[in-house]
Amino acid sequence: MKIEETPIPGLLVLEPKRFGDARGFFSESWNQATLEAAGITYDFVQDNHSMSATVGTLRGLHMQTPPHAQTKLVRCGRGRLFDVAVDIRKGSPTYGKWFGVELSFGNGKQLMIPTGFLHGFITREVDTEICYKCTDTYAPDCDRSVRFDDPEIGIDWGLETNPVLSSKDEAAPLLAEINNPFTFEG
Ligand SMILES: Cc1cn([C@H]2C[C@H](O)[C@@H](COP(=O)(O)OP(=O)(O)O[C@H]3O[C@H](C)C(=O)[C@H](O)[C@H]3O)O2)c(=O)[nH]c1=O
Repeated sequence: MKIEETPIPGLLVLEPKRFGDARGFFSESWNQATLEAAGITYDFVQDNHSMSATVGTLRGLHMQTPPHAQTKLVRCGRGRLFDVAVDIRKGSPTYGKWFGVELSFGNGKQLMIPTGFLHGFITREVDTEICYKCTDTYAPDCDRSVRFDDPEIGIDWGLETNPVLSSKDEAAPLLAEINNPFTFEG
């Protein structure tokens, strides 16, 4: 397992080992003991899996508020996507800073996104599938969205055309307009 820091402390890029042979490969996409040995201790309670048929499908920016805030371990099971996390912990030295990484079936990379971050992605191939583990269950009353193109955040999605969005994401507010419950705890 390779573990890479990012410019935002706590946000990590993981790359599990792949054992290749004539059939293809085998990989432990998640092993709690492996992560705990690296000091990464999260208890995941829900696995999510979504498929986006069209290139340029953008899902986000989303998070759940306490008491159901979620840490997410995100990977791409099929295709290719650009995964983005935004630090929205008030008082954080990297508040408002975003980080993106290409996750794909080919590179096997994963993004570990702690609570206090917005999450979103845009697909770069047709029929792209994202699989991610969460440390809390779905809580619609705690589900929040922020506009993907919020100028205060300034994410470069590499857009060549208008993205495919859900009506919820079309109507999402700006970060400054939401009641943000997250504060930086060092
Ligand atoms: C998130 C979620 C959704 N749903 C239901 C609710 C809706 O009827 C349907 C689609 O939900 P939504 O449009 O919110 O799905 P996405 O736009 O992919 O949202 C997700 O995308 C971003 C990138 C995330 O990180 C979040 O996990 C999540 O917000 O699935 C559930 O039943 N359980 C769930 O955990």
